[in-house]
Amino acid sequence: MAGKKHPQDRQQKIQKEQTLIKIAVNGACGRMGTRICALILEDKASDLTAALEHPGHVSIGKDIGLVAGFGESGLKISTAMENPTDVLIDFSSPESAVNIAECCAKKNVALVTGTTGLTPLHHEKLLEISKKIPCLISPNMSLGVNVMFSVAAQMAKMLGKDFDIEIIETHHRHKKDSPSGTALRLAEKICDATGLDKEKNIIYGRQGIIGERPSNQIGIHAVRSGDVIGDHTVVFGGLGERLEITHKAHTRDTFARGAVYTAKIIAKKPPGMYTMSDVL
Ligand SMILES: NC(=O)c1ccc[n+]([C@@H]2O[C@H](COP(=O)([O-])OP(=O)(O)OC[C@H]3O[C@@H](n4cnc5c(N)ncnc54)[C@H](O)[C@@H]3O)[C@@H](O)[C@H]2O)c1
Ligand SMILES: O=C(O)C1=N[C@H](C(=O)O)CCC1
Repeated sequence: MAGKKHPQDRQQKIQKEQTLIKIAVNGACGRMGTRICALILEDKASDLTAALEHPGHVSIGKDIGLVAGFGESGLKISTAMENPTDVLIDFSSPESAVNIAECCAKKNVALVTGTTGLTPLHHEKLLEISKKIPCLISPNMSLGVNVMFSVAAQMAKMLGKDFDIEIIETHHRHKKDSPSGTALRLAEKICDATGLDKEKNIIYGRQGIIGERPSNQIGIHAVRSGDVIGDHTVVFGGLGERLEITHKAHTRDTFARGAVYTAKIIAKKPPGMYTMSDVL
């Protein structure tokens, strides 16, 4: 009986391993990275193949499951992708995002990056890399914000020139880039919908005797405060009325779940540049 059972078990194991999506994480010990690693370790449909950090990180060599609060996982935090991998999720820094993308292209691993603060040059490099592997870049992996991108653009178009558009974002004190990638994307979406110029019509804060507000302007304002996970408001100010649309993230797991969901889809796509609207 045992002899008969074992090959069947092995077969089931092989089948399971073949269907599991193999996911690596770059920036594994960060606020986002730890939650993404924990979600993958909990997930029966995916396998965590690498937990990557920069060479100087204090946790190199430690068990990622223990660092991420999941419990022992048997996978050590490292600096290089060594196990076979289908897709890598990156939440690190702009320079690291481009470096790991180059590494993904060499190893034919799909890429999902949520890293913000990317410059036009970083975007150019990632676009070039997307000719070799599927790449998804998104400043916000939550469903709510991705709906907000479309709704805010539609509102701007419908309300027209008589409404002043201001974007206010609030994030935790540790955030390094400003304004948030999401606020920038909201402004870009509104520009695309209204014909405003992304270079000329977006301003960042105000100070001094700057004169009256012109109508063809989008103001972006960054607030840094305590442990706020991520709030975005677009204010449409008219005469005698004001319309506001707000998104508030209650937990980083919203972004982490979005990233894992997205990775599973992107892993199976042909090379190219993708956005959240391609997968939601
Ligand atoms: N797209 C989204 O939904 C979303 C959500 C939250 C945060 N973010 C963005 O994700 C990024 C990370 O945010 P966070 O709050 O987790 O930051 P964090 O500082 O807590 O984590 C970043 C991690 O990346 C690691 N890192 C830095 N350089 C590295 C390298 N060369 N190789 C490997 N790892 C490296 C750091 O050691 C750190 O552990 C930021 O750009 C942030 O704006 C995006
Ligand atoms: O915590 C952060 O950093 C976040 N950054 C994203 C951005 O820059 O848009 C949004 C989610 C939280």
